[in-house]
Amino acid sequence: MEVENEVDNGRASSEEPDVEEDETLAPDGFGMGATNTDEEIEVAQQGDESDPGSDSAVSSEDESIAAPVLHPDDEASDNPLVEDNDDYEEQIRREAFFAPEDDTKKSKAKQSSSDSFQNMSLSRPILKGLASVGFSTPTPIQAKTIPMALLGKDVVGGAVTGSGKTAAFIVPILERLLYRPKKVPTSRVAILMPTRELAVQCFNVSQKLASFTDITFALLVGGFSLREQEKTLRGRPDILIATPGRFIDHMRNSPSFTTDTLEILVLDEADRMLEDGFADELNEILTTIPKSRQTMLFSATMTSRVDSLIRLGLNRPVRLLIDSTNQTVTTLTQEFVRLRPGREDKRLGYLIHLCKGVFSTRTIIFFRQKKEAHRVRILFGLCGLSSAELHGNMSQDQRLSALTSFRTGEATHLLATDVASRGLDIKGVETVFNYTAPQNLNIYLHRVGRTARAGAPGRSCTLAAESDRKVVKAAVKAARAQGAKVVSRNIDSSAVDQWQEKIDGLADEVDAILQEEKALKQMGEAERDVRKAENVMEYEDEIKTRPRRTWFESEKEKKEARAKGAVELNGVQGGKSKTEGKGKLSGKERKSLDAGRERREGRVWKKGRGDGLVKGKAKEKGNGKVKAGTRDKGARKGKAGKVRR
Ligand SMILES: Nc1ncnc2c1ncn2[C@@H]1O[C@H](COP(=O)(O)OP(=O)(O)OP(=O)(O)O)[C@@H](O)[C@H]1O
Repeated sequence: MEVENEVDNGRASSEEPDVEEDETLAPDGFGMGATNTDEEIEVAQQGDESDPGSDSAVSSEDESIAAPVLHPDDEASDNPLVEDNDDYEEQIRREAFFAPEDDTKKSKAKQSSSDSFQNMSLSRPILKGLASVGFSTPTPIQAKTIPMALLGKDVVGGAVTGSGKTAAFIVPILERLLYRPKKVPTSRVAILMPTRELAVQCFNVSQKLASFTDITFALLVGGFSLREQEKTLRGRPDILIATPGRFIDHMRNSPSFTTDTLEILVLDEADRMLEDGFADELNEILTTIPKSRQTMLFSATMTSRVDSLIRLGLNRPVRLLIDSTNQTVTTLTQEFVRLRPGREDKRLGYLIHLCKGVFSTRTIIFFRQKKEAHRVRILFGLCGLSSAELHGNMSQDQRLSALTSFRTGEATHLLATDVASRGLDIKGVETVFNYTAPQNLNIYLHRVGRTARAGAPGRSCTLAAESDRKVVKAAVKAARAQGAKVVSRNIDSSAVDQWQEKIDGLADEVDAILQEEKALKQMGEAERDVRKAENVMEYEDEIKTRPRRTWFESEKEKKEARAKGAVELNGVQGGKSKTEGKGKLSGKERKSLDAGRERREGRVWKKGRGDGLVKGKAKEKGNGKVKAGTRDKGARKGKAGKVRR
């Protein structure tokens, strides 16, 4: 039987709940504002029981989703006022770790004049670059960050999705590079991003902003030719924009690449980069980049938990947080569709019904599993919807062409996993649809942040069944706390049932297509193997003489590293803390990290902090002074490394 607010007069409609409807919305929002606490407790218990199973199934399927263990920030993020509730000890540590607020306020004069780019002491080529991309006024995070970054300070920056964080770090970098010593080409800046698409996007934006300068770039990401990138690196480009894996590959295997000269390190989507999956990569990179660097971290869900940041070797960073945590932009309308028990297996019916009738254009749909996204793509095709898919099972070419077809409107729907949840900036996305809720509030905020960017309106719609309860509850709570627009969508359940029937009828056809694809893939792989064997036979001698390429980690090592990283970063294993549940690095771990870093720096880098890029004061000193033979590739982690020829 359908409940009242799931039925309307045969059409889907969206409405802002008034006070009375709020009561109706409350249970749909999983107890948000509901007065019947008994019922809520019962629901909570049921949800908790069912969660772990579904989580583990998901995590084994899709590498791109977050680990099933809770991140301390997520635990905290259930409470939108988390910052206020931090324990006293953490506050003390934070005060010691970050530059005092007063220091930041001292630059008030500077900041009050930073309401325009012209007043920020930026050079003409940079102002021209900004004008050419249509940026006339700095966004709040840009107004705060640019003056601080120009002073060479370490920065921990947080502002809602789509608020212009990319330019906030690119602009001051470009400005400072204008005054670099130019006699010896030197790579001075590394910007690390968690996904290839983001790196490509950042590369494009940076190039546009730098189009009136002579600053050079390299894009170092997987899926593109290693040799081409090696060739580019030989020219020592000023700025390297990279994903961590490929960055390390070059560190180890590209003879012309040195990290010793890097003076600025940026981690975009920094909280993601601090997660377990990147722990070892980050450690390897951090131990090779000079400690005297300027480090800048950005994310819409930026953590300011000292334990997470300590490993990065920040030097009294300035904390620039524009909005309180867990906020969405004010131009976003968040809809939730409750799937009541018994209707949960009709998700596809809801999805197709809504995509056919309501969200028919420029919609990103998020799935937890790659194979789910792919299956729905086939289904969409059979139902007459043009879609593209984006997930980690695709080649880089396929991923980029999927994005292009969605950007151009050729595909009306982008079916994605969380590989697309962060940072992607696609103009005019009207709707973000959560086919299933993500694993935690942070990912939810990033997902819905793909719409309503840079002041534009947008909406999100989340199908919310019992298994989605926890995140939906946190999202609604956070939305309410900031006074965001939350809407209950009424759905014509008979139309959903009709679609579901049709979809069930298409199951065999979908399976047949999947089988066909599988057979084609196997044929392709067999052909490739034959070609490879022929090549090996033909060029055996030459291949043997090639230098041995070392891998950072094997798949097994990577898995182990993830588990280790979870403990190291989150202090959580299977939901339990290692160190008093606080996620702290032990003194021993911290010491060994520092010792490793210092050992390496002592060997390759002698410059003091003040010797970096200084605006208007070009310094040749220190450039090209790295002694030959000081690089110790492959042996850095004491790992044998996998060898590829
Ligand atoms: N000063 C500005 N004036 C006008 N538009 C801007 C300005 N700065 C950035 N934008 C635009 O805002 C959009 C969002 O910028 P950006 O991708 O840097 O956001 P973000 O804060 O990094 O988002 P996310 O957290 O999702 O990564 C982009 O389309 C960009 O072109």
